[in-house]
Amino acid sequence: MIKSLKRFVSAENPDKGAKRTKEELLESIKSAPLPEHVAIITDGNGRWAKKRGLPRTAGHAQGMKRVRETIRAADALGIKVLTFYSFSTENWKRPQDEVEYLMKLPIEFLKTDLNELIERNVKVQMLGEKSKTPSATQQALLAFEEKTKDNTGLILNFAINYGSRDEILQAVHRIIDDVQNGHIDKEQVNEQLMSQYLLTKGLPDPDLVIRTSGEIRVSNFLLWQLAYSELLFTDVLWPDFTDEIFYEAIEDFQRRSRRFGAV
Ligand SMILES: CCc1cc(N2CCCCCC2)n2ncc(-c3ccc(F)cc3)c2n1
Repeated sequence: MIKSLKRFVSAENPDKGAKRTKEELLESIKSAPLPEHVAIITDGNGRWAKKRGLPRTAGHAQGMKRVRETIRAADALGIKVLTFYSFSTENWKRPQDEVEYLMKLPIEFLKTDLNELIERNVKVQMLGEKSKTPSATQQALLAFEEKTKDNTGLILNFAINYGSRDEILQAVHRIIDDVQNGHIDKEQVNEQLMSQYLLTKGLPDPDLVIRTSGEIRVSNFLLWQLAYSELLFTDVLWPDFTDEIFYEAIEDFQRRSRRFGAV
């Protein structure tokens, strides 16, 4: 029998008993090791808007607010790396007006959030090929990187125009070049070296990958890096994702970690 993948049940689900307060959840997760790196596939924005008879862009706008709040929650917890899958290479196929709206979000975020991120000592990095984004978007992305490059706090990654298979292929091509030009020997090519050729160079692999909206797929996201990650899927749509659900996801991760290695 194929066991259906256990879905994470969020705080919203009454079957999980009395809903705990944010404080109770915080107390619970602070009593065990936190994930060092959390990666989030922020799915469900269009569906959230459709359920309310709103344009899809309203879902992205609300989703942006949840990005802001989740950054604050992760920073307050002391999580070291937080990665958002913001725009995949597949997303270019969406309607032009939606893509244009999405491409303006980093520009908006720069105006509204850069100062706070600097105050929080957050280092913002991009994963993906910035060059395909519009010039104004590129300038915003580069500004985030430049103005936070010396910060030593939370490392905040936005995966934009990112596809994992493309990332892996580009790494393989660069490794082949470096073997052919004598920069490295073929015998040196191992998992550790491969990691150094990926866009996530220097970052720890994600301990916890969260995907919202009920889709149980990783969608070409961090395929190499998530080899040993805990994958957590919740039916909650990203715009409805709350701090409480974030804490419960971390608590679920901590429960699994305690079992890891147990027979
Ligand atoms: C480029 C498309 C896009 C979409 C998007 N969404 C749409 C996807 C899900 C919901 C959140 C809002 N966000 N959210 C933050 C950023 C962002 C990216 C880079 C940066 F430096 C600062 C902010 C973002 N970028």
